[in-house]
Amino acid sequence: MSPVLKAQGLVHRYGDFRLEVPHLEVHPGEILAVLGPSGSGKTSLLRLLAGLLSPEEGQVEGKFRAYLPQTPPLLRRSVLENAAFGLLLRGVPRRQALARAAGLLKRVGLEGKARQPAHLLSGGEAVRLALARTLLVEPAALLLDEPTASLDPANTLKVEALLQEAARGGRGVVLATHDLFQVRRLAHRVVFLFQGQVVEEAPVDRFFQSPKDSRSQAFLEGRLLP
Ligand SMILES: Nc1ncnc2c1ncn2[C@@H]1O[C@H](COP(=O)(O)OP(=O)(O)OP(=O)(O)O)[C@@H](O)[C@H]1O
Repeated sequence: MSPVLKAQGLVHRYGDFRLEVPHLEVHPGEILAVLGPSGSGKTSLLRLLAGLLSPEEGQVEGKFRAYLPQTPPLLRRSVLENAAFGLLLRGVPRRQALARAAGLLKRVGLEGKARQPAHLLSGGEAVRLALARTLLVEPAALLLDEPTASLDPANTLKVEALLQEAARGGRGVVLATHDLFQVRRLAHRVVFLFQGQVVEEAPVDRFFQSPKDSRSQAFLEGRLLP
């Protein structure tokens, strides 16, 4: 099956910081976790993969990609209007867009809040809304930056279930996270970054059971400093 996302020879610099990703592919149905200490380049990589940041070298090829920042921006409109926003932007007739958005709000457990202003949502609800809005436009690849960083365990599990469902539906999911338990629960494969370099890329079980690089091992044991 052809990848939903393919990056080759990526180089991006911020002053002294250099991010280098020689090769990366994400396949339909796959959840790829991007791990690394703070400042290792996870957000920058996601933004490059999403096409929001232009690499100095290399290229990213991919089908329709959607990026979800850690704190997704919401419009000062109702929850339902926010959910429907992507569809309305794409010219879907209003009535149809709102009906589809209402259906997805139900799936993310927000149907009771549809008429409420979105800015009144809790952090967990806001992430679920942003995810609903993104899923509605049916991206081939979802790029998520620490989507559950500020969520309680119940909301975390809800978001994880949505991501698994998205992957089962054939999307490729790239997830930057500091939550190693989450990686074990969700990911099929891991890319481990350190100081902008891909130190290790491995199937999730292999990465946790026998990391090949001493820096991966130190990271998993909480001994690696940025
Ligand atoms: N717009 C920017 N301008 C200058 N430097 C930047 C910019 N964005 C990121 N950086 C630097 O690039 C490096 C990687 O940052 P990035 O946010 O990608 O790391 P990260 O792994 O996502 O970190 P964290 O886990 O803390 O979110 C850091 O040294 C950061 O200071």
